[in-house]
Amino acid sequence: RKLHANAEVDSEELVDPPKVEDKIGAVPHGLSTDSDVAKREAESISKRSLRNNAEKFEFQAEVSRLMDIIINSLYSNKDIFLRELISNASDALDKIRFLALTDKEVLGEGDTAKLEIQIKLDKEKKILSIRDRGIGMTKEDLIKNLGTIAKSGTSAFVEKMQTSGDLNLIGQFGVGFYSVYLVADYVEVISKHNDDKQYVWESKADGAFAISEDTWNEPLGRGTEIRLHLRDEAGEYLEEYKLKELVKKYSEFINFPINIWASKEVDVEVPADEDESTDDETTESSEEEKEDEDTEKDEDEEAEKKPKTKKVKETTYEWELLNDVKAIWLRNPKEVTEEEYTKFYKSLAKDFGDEKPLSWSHFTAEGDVEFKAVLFVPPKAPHDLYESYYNSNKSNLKLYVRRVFISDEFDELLPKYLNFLKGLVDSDTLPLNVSREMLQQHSSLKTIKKKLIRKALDMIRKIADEDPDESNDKDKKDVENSSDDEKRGQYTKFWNEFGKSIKLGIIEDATNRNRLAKLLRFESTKSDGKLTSLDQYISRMKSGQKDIFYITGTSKEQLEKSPFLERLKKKNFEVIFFTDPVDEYLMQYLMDYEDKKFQNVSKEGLKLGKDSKVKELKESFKELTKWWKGILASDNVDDVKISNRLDNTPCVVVTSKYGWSANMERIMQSQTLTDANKQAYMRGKRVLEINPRHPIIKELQERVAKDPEDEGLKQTGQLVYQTALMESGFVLSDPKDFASRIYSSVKSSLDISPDAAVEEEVDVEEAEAESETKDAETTTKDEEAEATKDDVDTEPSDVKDEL
Ligand SMILES: Nc1ncnc2c1ncn2[C@@H]1O[C@H](COP(=O)(O)OP(=O)(O)OP(=O)(O)O)[C@@H](O)[C@H]1O
Repeated sequence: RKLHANAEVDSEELVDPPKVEDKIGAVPHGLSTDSDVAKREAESISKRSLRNNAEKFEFQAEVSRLMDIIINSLYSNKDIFLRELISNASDALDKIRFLALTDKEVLGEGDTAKLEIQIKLDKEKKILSIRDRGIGMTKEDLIKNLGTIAKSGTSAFVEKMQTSGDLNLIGQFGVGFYSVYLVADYVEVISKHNDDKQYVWESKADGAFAISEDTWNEPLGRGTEIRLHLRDEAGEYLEEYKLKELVKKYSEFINFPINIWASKEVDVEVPADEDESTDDETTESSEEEKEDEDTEKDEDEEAEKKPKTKKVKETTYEWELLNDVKAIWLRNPKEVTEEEYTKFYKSLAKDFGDEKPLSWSHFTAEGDVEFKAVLFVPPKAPHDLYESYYNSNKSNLKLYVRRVFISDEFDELLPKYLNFLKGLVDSDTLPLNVSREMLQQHSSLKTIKKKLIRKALDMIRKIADEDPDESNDKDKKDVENSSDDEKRGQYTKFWNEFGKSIKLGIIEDATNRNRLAKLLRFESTKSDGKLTSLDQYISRMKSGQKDIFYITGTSKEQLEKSPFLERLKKKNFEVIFFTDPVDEYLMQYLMDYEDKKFQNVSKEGLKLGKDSKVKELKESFKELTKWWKGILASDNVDDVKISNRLDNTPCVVVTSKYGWSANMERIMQSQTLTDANKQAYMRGKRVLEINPRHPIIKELQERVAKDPEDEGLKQTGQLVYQTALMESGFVLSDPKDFASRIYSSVKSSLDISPDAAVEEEVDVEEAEAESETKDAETTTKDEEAEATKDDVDTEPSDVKDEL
């Protein structure tokens, strides 16, 4: 037999000597019995012949890169692989339990029906195995899931690794399985799905994997066993205590029993040899006997009758349960500690960063529809939160019905804008034995959704309420007493991560618009670089101020200099800065708040209290405004009016109330798919507003009175308008025209004649070419050259072109 085995090793090595053979081929230390040797050889023989027949596949390129990164990683926290495997096992168990709701048969019988996870160690072979009785994988699943189809998260994760390198995030990118290569250099995945035979997937992370039908391992019944052939330096994962510690740390909230094949030292009585009758153990027991004098005699008599025994320590193995499977959401919230919620969040969200969730809400809904739920606000937004926001159905809530996991793809549970929340819902009202599709239509889902939204918004508001930085001056005292520094700045953090979601909520959810508006934060002319809220804005409003003022643009720095703010600032009105493109859409939906209307200060309709002189001014500038409107008729300017918003600037261009603002026009122009017709239609009407106190305007007024037909004056009128357009945030449709006007104006200020022409350029290359041609011609055809000398200036280039 040995010879046979060796022959196999040799022939195999010629073809492709994978590392696994080295491992199996190496003479194991401590082999003791013949049967062990036989077993080992049989194993290696069958593996060898099988591997020869195995189908080989290449990993998809991105997956291969990912594996390279992992296998070469210096990342110190290698522990993470275990929680990823347990989490996959738990998902697989959830899947089979769900199928069993409608078809009990799928569970099988006996041990196969036990929904559990088992961990086993083989110190000698350095193998750590994690087995589940979950749904298992068919051959096709193995090929697709473990190597050939890259998930969207793969490249995102590879990219992230190249910059930040935190492997801890792997589970969030949906590529957790590959973390096995942090500790193993060879991995086998043995899997049995109800619809297929048992297969083995194996890979050394060297760009390829192999799949073979499994004819030599113990049949799994159903499920998956992952065998990690550990690297030498990963020996600690062969220690029971280490694995127990890790399961406690990372997998406490897995809803299936996790058992470890644990060793136990037990005392067993074995027949004692006669000559050993005075060893330590018998001495010990005789000492005990002395304690009870009354029974001493009887015991002596009995001992004489019994054969002599001794106690020895023996190692036995048995399954030891490592987790408490009572679901946290079924417990009374008062009895769950903050630490437990944090740990639960981490395992639920696969977010094993250092940060705690920003907030959570654990509640029971009663009435027509009963359910329990735990919701979390994560500390950070996931990398792809707003990518394909409108196209993906990704929800982060897990739905359970009577403790049975149903799905985490139920987008009926929460509206899209709350997709950043993590959590779960467990309902007793929903039916268990119907398909997901039927469940999706169930009327109770609407009620659940409604309640979840309310609770979610309350939970978010709580972050603000508890944040000392958020309070108005008037209630600062109370908060300071609470001295809760941990909560300080939490709402700003929330806002920076998820503010866009709240804005999308205002746009999409009319029912909760006001609640969401309360959560809105922004900077303003009076917020001192911090975030402020609408309530705080209202508390600072001037007496008699009716509207909430805001302005939109690309950055706060740019907006702060805007001419639209001149008089508002001077008169001490607060103006909100909206600088996110989504704000333009937001303000189309948010019309008012607490009976106050919103007013874009770059649009028509701005009222800053009564201005008694308006009528007079209108009258005295009538001639100028009429003249200007006339010369701008071809520029789509609807009117020229006296402005109430300017101080230092001669004029600005404002848009009509319901048309696009200049900022919106810019946003729409930058969108490739915007329809040009719609652009023209939605473009706000433009009104040139003039500052009657500005010297330029006053001068124009005088000159127009003298000679309204003066061409130079008309040019100046155009130029001032175009400058105002630009300063008001519009993109000039004809920058060339604007530039020409500026240069004419520069000419006149430099006293250059408007007709002064640009000097003709003599092209250097042409000049050289000319002289070369001249030389050639002079040397070859002297007389001709002489005759055509005058034409040389123009001809050579023509000649060249023809050639
Ligand atoms: N124990 C298992 N039983 C059945 N299928 C599994 C098992 N482990 C992995 N798989 C399959 O392989 C796929 C890839 O696993 P991987 O861990 O890389 O990603 P994931 O489970 O989708 O995401 P995550 O990393 O967040 O757990 C899984 O989606 C699943 O289909």
